[in-house]
Amino acid sequence: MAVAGAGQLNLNESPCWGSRSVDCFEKLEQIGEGTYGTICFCNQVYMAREIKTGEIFALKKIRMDNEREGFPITAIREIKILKKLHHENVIKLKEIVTSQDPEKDEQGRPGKCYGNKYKGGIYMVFEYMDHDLTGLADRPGIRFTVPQIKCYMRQILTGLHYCHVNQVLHRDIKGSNLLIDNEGNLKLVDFGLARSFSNDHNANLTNRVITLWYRPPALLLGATKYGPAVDMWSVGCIFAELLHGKPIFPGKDEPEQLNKIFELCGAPDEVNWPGVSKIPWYNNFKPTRPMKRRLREVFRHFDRHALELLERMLTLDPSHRMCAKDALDAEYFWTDPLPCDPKSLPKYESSHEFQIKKKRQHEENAKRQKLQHPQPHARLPPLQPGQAHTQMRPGPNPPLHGSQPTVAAGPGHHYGNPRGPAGGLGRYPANGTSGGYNHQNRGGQGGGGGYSSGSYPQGRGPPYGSSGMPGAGPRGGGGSGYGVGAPNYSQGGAYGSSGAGRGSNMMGGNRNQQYSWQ
Ligand SMILES: Nc1ncnc2c1ncn2[C@@H]1O[C@H](COP(=O)(O)OP(=O)(O)OP(=O)(O)O)[C@@H](O)[C@H]1O
Repeated sequence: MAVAGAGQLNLNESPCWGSRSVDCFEKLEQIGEGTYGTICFCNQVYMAREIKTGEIFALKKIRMDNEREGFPITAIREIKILKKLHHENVIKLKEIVTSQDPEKDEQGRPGKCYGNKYKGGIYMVFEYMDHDLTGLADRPGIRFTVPQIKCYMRQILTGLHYCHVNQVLHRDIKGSNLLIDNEGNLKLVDFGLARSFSNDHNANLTNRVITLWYRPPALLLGATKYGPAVDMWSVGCIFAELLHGKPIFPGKDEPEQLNKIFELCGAPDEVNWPGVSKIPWYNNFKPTRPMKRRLREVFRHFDRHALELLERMLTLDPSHRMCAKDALDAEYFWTDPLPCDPKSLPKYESSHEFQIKKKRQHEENAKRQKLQHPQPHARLPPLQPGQAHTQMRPGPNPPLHGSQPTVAAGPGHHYGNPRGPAGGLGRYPANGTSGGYNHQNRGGQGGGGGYSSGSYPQGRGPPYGSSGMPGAGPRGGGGSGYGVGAPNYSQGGAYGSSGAGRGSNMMGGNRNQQYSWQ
């Protein structure tokens, strides 16, 4: 693929693209920020109004952080792929606009992308979507119904099936890349890691793709030949998360990620996954103790058809994993309660993961400040000696239906609040018992953490940072790989009812390590 020089757009397909200035839009609010946003203030996403029409769009500013390589290959891929995909469940790229001004941050200071000779900005203009699934699910009081989950899942699978038929792998399916509008339509976004594939799967592709919690075992084991099944694993993780109320594989690093997968899905071997022993890092990460598949036991409270579908999506062997088309034919979608009509879904006030994180940060800062400089409570009388204010809990915010006003975000929501069926304000359907996955059983492995301690592939160094190896670093002492400091495990099992919410640094935390592009 030809790479355009810095500041040039090499998009012959549509010469008028890039001819308009970003000044045709009025930026209203930042709604998203790529992982790189913390390093350099590029790649932000804004809600913006087109001045001429008053129409609302989303503007994604393309990061220009490496001028030597010209226009970023990720952006070229994203634009090229989106230009050929036209489907109601795939985000629509409307046009590209540019700005001539030097990059500035939110406060108007000059940008920190010093290496970038081209000082202007390039923006992708998308149709605007009100929510991302992560942001929506994390709203206080949100509780998805079964028909709603079926409706979202069917749209995810329909969009993905369309991508796969058109030989595009998404390679970053996760909640914050599934956008939902107030008509209940769900669309796949963020094709920055996507690429075309050939059906023979003969090309070598990078395995450093897909956000850790949603990354399939083959990639974690170092496979470089793969196909659509990688996306289907991520969909399986999302599906389980929707039913369970929280992420099911919240690993801190790659070895822990694999361990979590093996503990639920069983250890891979030549019987359940022929050829697995040939995958580059299999010998380094194969469990040293037997681990049987426990999916049905852990999620026994799920509906029978849901469990059946989940089983087939979270199949270790990618060649036996269900494809999107077969998933759409699964009984789950054709038995009562049926998926609801997207239009019948509740309308909520706009919620994006970025905004919720920002709000939470704000609240935490305020709390910290208050602790440092205690002020009299603004709405309560000053405390008398011996008195204590009763802590007010934000009440649930039931979603409103039809044309009623949208729901305002509750004031006190934190990612870390207990969630799920027994965690207070559950956001997913109650599923009876909550799994009872007893992580105590994982211990007692004498420092092994479930992994062999074999050396890394010769000449390459460890595939992952050695400090993250369960049993290898300080955390390995307890033997289970879930040492002190691991989020979510101190209060109960991974699938217990008291787990903390999604760590705010986890969704997409691994995009930074990317990567050589293939
Ligand atoms: N069309 C859109 N409408 C509304 N919000 C959007 C739109 N596109 C993106 N966003 C918001 O911005 C966030 C980041 O967008 P996107 O994933 O495309 O950017 P990115 O830089 O690739 O981010 P990341 O590296 O975190 O995946 C999304 O999670 C979503 O909340």
